Amino acid sequence: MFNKISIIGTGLIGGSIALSLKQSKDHNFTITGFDIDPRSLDLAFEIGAIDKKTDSIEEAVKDAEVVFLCTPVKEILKLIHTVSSYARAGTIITDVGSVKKIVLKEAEKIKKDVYFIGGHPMAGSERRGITSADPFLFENAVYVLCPSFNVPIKMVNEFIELIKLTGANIILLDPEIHDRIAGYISHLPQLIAVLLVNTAGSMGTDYLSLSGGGFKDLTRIASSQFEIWRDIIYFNKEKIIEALDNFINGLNRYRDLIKSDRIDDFKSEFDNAFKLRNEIPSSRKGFINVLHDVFIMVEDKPGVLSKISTALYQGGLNIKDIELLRVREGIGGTFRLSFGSDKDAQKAIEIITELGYKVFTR
Ligand SMILES: NC(=O)c1ccc[n+]([C@@H]2O[C@H](COP(=O)([O-])OP(=O)(O)OC[C@H]3O[C@@H](n4cnc5c(N)ncnc54)[C@H](O)[C@@H]3O)[C@@H](O)[C@H]2O)c1
Ligand SMILES: O=C(O)C(=O)C[C@]1(C(=O)O)C=C[C@@H](O)C=C1
Repeated sequence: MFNKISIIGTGLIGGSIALSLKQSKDHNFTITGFDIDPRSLDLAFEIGAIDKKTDSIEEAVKDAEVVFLCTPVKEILKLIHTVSSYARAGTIITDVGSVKKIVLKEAEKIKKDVYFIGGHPMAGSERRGITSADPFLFENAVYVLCPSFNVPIKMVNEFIELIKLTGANIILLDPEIHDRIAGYISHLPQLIAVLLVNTAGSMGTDYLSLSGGGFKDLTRIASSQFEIWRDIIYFNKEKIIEALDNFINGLNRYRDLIKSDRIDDFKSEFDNAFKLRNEIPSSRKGFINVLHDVFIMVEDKPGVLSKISTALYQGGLNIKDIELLRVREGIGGTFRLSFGSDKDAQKAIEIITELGYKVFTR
């Protein structure tokens, strides 16, 4: 296993990777950080995400075994060259950029004695920066890897073992296929969220305060920062346009159905969406390693979750993933708790029911 890790760009994703590796019990990584923003670097050091901070890329990477490029995509394309020129032979350079084809194409140009493995953790946040970094961000998330052709299998496997320490599930994908999938499941939804908020907001901002869970569920990511998305949209232009065209066709079809009073024709649309949505294994952050979900309706009172998690812990159960699905202030909300087996999920239902909460499975 590697020991010397460098993180270039100690923001949300770089900081989260560093924190998750740092909390690994069986390894003692030495993590060096570099960031063009000294405040980000200082904070990464203060919270213990990195062991060393440096103000030169050469210094940051010269002894590293693995270098993570965690900056906006346009910067990644430049850093691939700077970093590979300073890295010693055998170093693995990886990135976390949300598009992969352009990155892998750029990586083809670097010297042959360093190895590039493109990466994309399919988990994140609408927030930016080290202050939002989270050691559990990648727990149960899918982490896509796109190794360059020259990387020996043994090295890919060693790198996979490193990434697994973040709690993520690894999937190897061709960069072009990755970009098409990301175009539909991440980049299109981002644009839709932005347009949806702006469309509804055009009625007057006061009206948005009436929005319920549906609008909020659909639009959390509308609060994302443009600085990261500018590069994603630019570098995945083709696939995003394909996804947008499909979506626009769908919207026009829906509009025609409503206009011509063919409301019942929506039934098959709803049925199909219900089926597809439920097929996303509810391990959520990812779509592999199915987990077993239990949904709990709780009142909006302090300590409810700790009461439930304590009872589950005392019952010997390990919660693999947890998500607050809906919350209405003053009333309460629904939590999804995921377990590693159906047996554990059934036991959890018993325990939670005994506590007096309403539990259901899907
Ligand atoms: N935010 C998400 O949800 C998410 C999820 C998966 C992948 N990604 C990808 O991760 C990358 C980073 O995104 P983020 O959300 O962590 O952004 P961020 O703004 O939180 O962090 C980026 C950091 O990179 C630093 N930086 C910028 N240019 C630099 C350079 N030339 N050299 C060194 N440091 C530099 C910034 O100062 C900042 O601290 C992006 O490529 C994005 O596509 C983001
Ligand atoms: O905000 C979140 O929850 C995200 O996971 C963000 C999200 C996504 O679309 O899924 C956004 C872009 C990244 O490349 C990966 C993750």
